[in-house]
Amino acid sequence: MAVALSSQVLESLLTPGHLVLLSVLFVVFSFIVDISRLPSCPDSLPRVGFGRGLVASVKNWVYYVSRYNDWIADGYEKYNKKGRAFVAPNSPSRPLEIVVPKSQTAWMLEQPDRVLSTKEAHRDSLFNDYQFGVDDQFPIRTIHKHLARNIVNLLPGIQKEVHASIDDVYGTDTENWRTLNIWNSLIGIVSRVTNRMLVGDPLCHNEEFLKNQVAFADAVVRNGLIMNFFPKVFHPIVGPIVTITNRRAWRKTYEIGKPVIEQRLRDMGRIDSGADVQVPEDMLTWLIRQAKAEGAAEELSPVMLSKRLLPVEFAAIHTTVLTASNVLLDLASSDPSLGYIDAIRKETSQALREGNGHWTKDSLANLHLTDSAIKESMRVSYFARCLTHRKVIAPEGVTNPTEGWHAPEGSFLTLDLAGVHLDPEAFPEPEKYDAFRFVKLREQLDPKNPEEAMKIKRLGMVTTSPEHLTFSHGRHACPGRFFVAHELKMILAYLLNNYDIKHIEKRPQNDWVGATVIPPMAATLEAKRRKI
Ligand code: HEM
Repeated sequence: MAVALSSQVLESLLTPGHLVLLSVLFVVFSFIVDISRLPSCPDSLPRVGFGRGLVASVKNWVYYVSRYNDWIADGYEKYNKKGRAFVAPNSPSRPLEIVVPKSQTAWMLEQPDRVLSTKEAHRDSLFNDYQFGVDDQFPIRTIHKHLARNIVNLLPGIQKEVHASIDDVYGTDTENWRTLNIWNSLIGIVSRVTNRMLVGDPLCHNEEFLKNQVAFADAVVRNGLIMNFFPKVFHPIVGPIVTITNRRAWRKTYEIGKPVIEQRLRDMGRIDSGADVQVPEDMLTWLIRQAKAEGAAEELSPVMLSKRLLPVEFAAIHTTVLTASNVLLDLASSDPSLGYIDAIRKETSQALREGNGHWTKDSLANLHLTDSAIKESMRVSYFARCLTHRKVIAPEGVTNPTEGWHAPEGSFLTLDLAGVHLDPEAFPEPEKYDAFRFVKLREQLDPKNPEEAMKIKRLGMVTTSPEHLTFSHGRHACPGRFFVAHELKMILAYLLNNYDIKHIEKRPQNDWVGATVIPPMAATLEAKRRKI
């Protein structure tokens, strides 16, 4: 009787309506638990968005998706410009962020890693543990140590890959205009050129390998966004499910790359035994070399080596494609009478002629107009409002000496890149794409004066500063930026010298979901091979 009664009660409770209500309550409860565990932000700091309190917080979460960019711009004007930090809203399970003003950039970036951590900031925001399946510090160390010093060796291979991939993607028809999707065409070029540096020839020509490396990077962006909207208690369930796509893409790259990795391990083993064997200078070789130097035997399996490539594929491909597509859109939509494209053509073709068709480190470094056109695009067509994030990991937190505020363990600090880049006090007419802005500044300085010579150096696209933050700044600034500068200049040189590009009347704009950019993926370009 009692059993029958309780099953009746249970049946009346477990209606679909009740189940939905219970699920909603559980999600709300999980968010409340997350929020109660988040570090508190200093009360002395002003806030943007709807402010403090429960109602304001709920409104902040609701409007975070559409208003984040405006809130940060507002905070920059009201507080950062006066040397004050402010607190910015975030999605519900993520800590609020303290946006540090430009005047305190050096203080923030000079904090030791045991106080403000880059690694933990990336790990939290990208959900590394689910997405990559391995710690990203070993390959990051490899890039820091080997990439810049090997750039000269890499140049001929990169040049070859840039030319061949553009020929393949843009075609060689000199009679007809061709409409190209900018995003897809650049994915084809950049993934191939980047993988020349990462795994060399022939893997960088394997379309299936490249397709899956790109699919992996796509999955990291997409799944990072999805996981942001789930309370932490769901992560151990949602994480492994959504990242099935990451593992599927990695497995395919592994199956294709395995014979090449095994051969490289054998070749480098023979070199250790004194044999005269040549191996290419690429990331795969550097990873093996570093593992041997550190006595890290666990790093030397084909599985581990192929996984170690993933964080770098992710760091390199989309960032470069976003930057290159912005440069092309900015140039193609600029008033043709300004002559930007012709000036870049002239500068690059002359440099190539002088180098008998080959790029060198010096000839690329001397492309001031091209450098300025790329840097100006990075300034004005930013693809993330904030790119430098640090997590407080010191148990005692960190205290800002200028303003006196204290950020407890677990807090996040960031810099408003777009605020600084679009500040009219630093850049007159800041919203305007003035391709040769940095060349004009260069011309006002005297290279023989040591102080002005330093200022000239700071005008280059790879020299980071509190005013040029697209590669971040300080000791964790992007170690791939020297490679990118060479790659982008070669792409621009080859593209503009070999193709006519039709003027774009109205530049398509980026959209935003919270702090994440949604680039104009459908934007197209009309190009035709020039008769030379
Ligand atoms: C235009 C293209 C690129 C942009 C805008 C860019 C930007 C950035 C930014 C903003 C950071 C974060 C630094 C910080 O937290 O302070 C970063 C880190 C990093 N980037 Fe890039 N990146 C680009 C291309 C590349 C390429 C091609 C590679 C590899 C060859 C690369 C490798 C890395 C690595 C390994 C890190 C981690 C550095 C560390 O934690 O110490 N990036 N990048």
